[in-house]
Amino acid sequence: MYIYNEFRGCKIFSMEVSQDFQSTSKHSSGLLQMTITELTSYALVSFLVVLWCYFKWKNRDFEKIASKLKGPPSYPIIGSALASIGTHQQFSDNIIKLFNSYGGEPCKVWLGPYFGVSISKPEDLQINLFDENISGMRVWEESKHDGYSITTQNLNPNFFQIILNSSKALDKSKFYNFFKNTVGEGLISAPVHKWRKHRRLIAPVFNANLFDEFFPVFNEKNRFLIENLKKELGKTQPFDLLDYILKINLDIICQTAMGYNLDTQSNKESEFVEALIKVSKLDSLRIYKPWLYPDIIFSIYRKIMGLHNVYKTFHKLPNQVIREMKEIYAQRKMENKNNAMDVNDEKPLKVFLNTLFDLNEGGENFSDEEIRDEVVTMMMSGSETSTVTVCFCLLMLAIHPEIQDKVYDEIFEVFGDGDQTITIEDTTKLVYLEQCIRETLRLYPLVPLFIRQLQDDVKIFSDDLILPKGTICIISPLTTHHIPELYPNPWSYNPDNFDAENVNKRHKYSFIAFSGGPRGCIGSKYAMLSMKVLISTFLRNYSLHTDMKLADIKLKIDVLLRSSNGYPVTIRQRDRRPTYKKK
Ligand code: HEM
Repeated sequence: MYIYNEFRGCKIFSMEVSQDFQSTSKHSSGLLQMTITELTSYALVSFLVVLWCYFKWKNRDFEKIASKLKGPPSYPIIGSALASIGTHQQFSDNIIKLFNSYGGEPCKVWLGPYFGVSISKPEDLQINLFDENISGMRVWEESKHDGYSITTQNLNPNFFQIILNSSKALDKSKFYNFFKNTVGEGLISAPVHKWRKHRRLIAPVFNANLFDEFFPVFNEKNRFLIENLKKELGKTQPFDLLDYILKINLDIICQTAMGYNLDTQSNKESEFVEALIKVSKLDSLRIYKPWLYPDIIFSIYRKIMGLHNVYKTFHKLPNQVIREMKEIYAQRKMENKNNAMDVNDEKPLKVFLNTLFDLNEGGENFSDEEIRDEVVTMMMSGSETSTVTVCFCLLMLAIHPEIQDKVYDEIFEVFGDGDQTITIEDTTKLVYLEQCIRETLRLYPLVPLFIRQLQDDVKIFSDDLILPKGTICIISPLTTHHIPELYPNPWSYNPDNFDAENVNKRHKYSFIAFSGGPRGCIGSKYAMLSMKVLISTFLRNYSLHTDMKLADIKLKIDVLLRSSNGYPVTIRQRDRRPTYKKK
């Protein structure tokens, strides 16, 4: 009877109880207890088995692909999360090792219960035979890098518009919800339907021809920086560049995004800057502490750490500036209507916030919250990114004095020994400096990983794989930029990697520091201009020195890639002679 009823727990239970009641009650209660314990265990095990079967069934398409791919070990529910155990530094080392150990081949990574594939090869990131890159591709093919050439003959162009420029891979995935406390649903984290509308409306603002207007701001803030740096002259003890560069970049982005003079360079205490640094740290912390993923736990953590109101504090200034600027905007509109002929009126700086007001005037319905999200997104995306890139670049020039000399000679060619301010035309002449910035971003891509979730099946070139709808594609510039077939000696600093000849030999998506395709960085041109102004102004005034070697730099990953040991340099007054005149 017991054997027959093996799967009928309830029946067994009643049989046992009735039989044992006829013997001793003590024995019967012991058996009853044991049976309840057993039953609970059976129920639990059955539940887990059902859950496991459901999980396997639901992920059957992913499992099929996973079986064909290499990747780190993974376990039910937690996936490959063991890689994130340890200190922040160990986590960063593991991630860097992980993505570089598969030589750029697609590899599987289970992000908890979610299936992810890392995509690093340029041809998996973008092949579109109909766009302007076809000529670039041919040059690249003809160059036939050893073991790294492809043929176009068997590519179906409709299939292979892949990952970064695929209309089926625009979704940023649930992992970007972590940033919603800070940037809400601004461009960087917006769901696809909202992103499409906002990106179309905002994109024209980032036309490089309009940036001319920002140069007075760039120049004025850089003048402050040069003044502030004077206190480091003559010191033999290195100082960290980060604090100086973060302040100038925050001042520039606040002025050009909101028309607000934050003026942190004058050492003014700012509740907003303090809050910005805290929210940036909090958002980063969440990335490598998986137990903070659930909102409720994150909220409790903030309460315990006394940071419950930090997001509110952070939004206070943008909310207030938006309110004030809205009034000024409306007032100016009224005045312009009344004095349409008054041509002597000083034209206000066309800041990003005013452009959003203009769009609303034209009938677009950005709510106050949406305006705030977009403005804060620009400030967050535009300050730390440029800051850390500039710090890395200046450090590279300090570590490589011969490259610094070459950059300075180019600057001298453009400006001589004068003090004139820099114009947008001048920046186009700083070709070698641009190579140095790009090489810095290649070696240390600021955004080391980003994510796209597939809205449909997408076929990639590698192994002829079809990635199923829902796959989380982890795109890692850190891996792509260190594929030796693309960049020989990938961990050394060589700005010649970005001379015209070498660039033409490579696939366009061999360099993805700014991502690419429709959801690529909207601020890349703005960033390049502001970084060129900052670095050239710095070098016109000071030379950079350090004892640090390239191999000393330890990398740390949170949302961004940083140097764990900072950016320590000393500076000396530049004598404003090109190096060839000194020899
Ligand atoms: C060195 C400087 C910069 C680097 C390396 C950089 C890199 C990137 C990358 C890799 C992405 C894609 C991120 C993802 O898909 O998760 C991105 C997106 C974005 N960046 Fe940048 N960025 C820089 C500067 C800027 C600046 C100065 C601004 C604004 C003024 C800006 C605004 C944005 C925005 C709004 C997005 C989201 C675009 C969208 O989804 O449509 N970035 N950036």
